[in-house]
Amino acid sequence: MAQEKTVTLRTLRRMKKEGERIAMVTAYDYPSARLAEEAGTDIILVGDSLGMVVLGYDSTVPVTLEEMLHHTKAVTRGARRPLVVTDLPFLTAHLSKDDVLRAAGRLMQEGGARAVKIEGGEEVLSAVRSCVAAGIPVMAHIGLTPQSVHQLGGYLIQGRELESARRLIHEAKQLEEAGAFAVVLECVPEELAESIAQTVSIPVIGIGAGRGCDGQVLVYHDLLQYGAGSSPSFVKVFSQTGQSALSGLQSYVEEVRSGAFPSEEHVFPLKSGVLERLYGEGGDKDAGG
Ligand SMILES: Nc1nc(=O)c2c([nH]1)NC[C@@H]1CN(c3ccc(C(=O)N[C@@H](CCC(=O)O)C(=O)O)cc3)CN21
Ligand SMILES: CC(C)C(=O)C(=O)O
Ligand SMILES: [Mg+2]
Repeated sequence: MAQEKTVTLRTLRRMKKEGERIAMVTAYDYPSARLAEEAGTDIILVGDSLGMVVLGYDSTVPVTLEEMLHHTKAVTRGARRPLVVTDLPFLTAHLSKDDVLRAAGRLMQEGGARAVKIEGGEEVLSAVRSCVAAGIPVMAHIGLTPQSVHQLGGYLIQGRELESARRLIHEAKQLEEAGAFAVVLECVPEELAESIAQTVSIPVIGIGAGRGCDGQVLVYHDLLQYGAGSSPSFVKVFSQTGQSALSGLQSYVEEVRSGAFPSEEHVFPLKSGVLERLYGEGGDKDAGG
């Protein structure tokens, strides 16, 4: 059910404190944002997964700031209550402070986003601090960071070993200290995610990170099984949207071919008598009027 009040950083802080789980979903356009809002979603992420599920790239690396802006505008026109967060695209958080602020600033001023998400730990702390100091709320993202897929060697579970688990806990704490208002934990073992959620006081939003997180996020096209191809194994499919769209399209094609569509209720009749006068009255069909 949709609630009225706008979701803010304070709302999220209160939800964590009161043990109320946060529901976050990606959206990339106006209709999906409308539906996500109506379903009562707390946070909408304009994720750079856009590149893979909507634009057909084979990773999130090629996604540009202009593309993120274009889709952020569509989403913010469709959603009022949820907090809209947009991913900073590949490389952006590693540019100069000025360039980071310019990019994040455009997503907020032109796009209407109310926060940005930045992938990475230690190496993005200064970008996080710069944004926060400038009044740009930052959601952090650690664990499996898809923009580093070529560095990581695939979309692999992170934090399974002692050393990498320790590093993730440390990074979560550092990001909280740098001022991030929440952190996405992607593809890490459940016990580690739970312990991080208990360690930091900001909300931990999990994706493939188990049941101990303060909230969950999934890609829109994954949870609705809407033409995203094969989805990661942590995805639960909540509706067969692609199947339903396909059978609708098949029926349409069939009815166009058979002539069953359009039928009487889908056509506009001429005013009575006009047809007769068009070609009648002595055959002066070029007379006009
Ligand atoms: N449709 C879609 N859903 C996503 O969640 C998503 C994207 N695209 N694109 C950007 C990133 C890439 N993501 C991915 C992609 C694949 C796996 C995956 O297949 N993981 C394996 C685990 C591999 C291992 O065992 O280490 C899995 O079985 O889920 C995980 C996250 C998450 N993001
Ligand atoms: C999967 C989520 C966390 C994301 O970053 C995206 O959709 O781009
Ligand atoms: Mg992303």
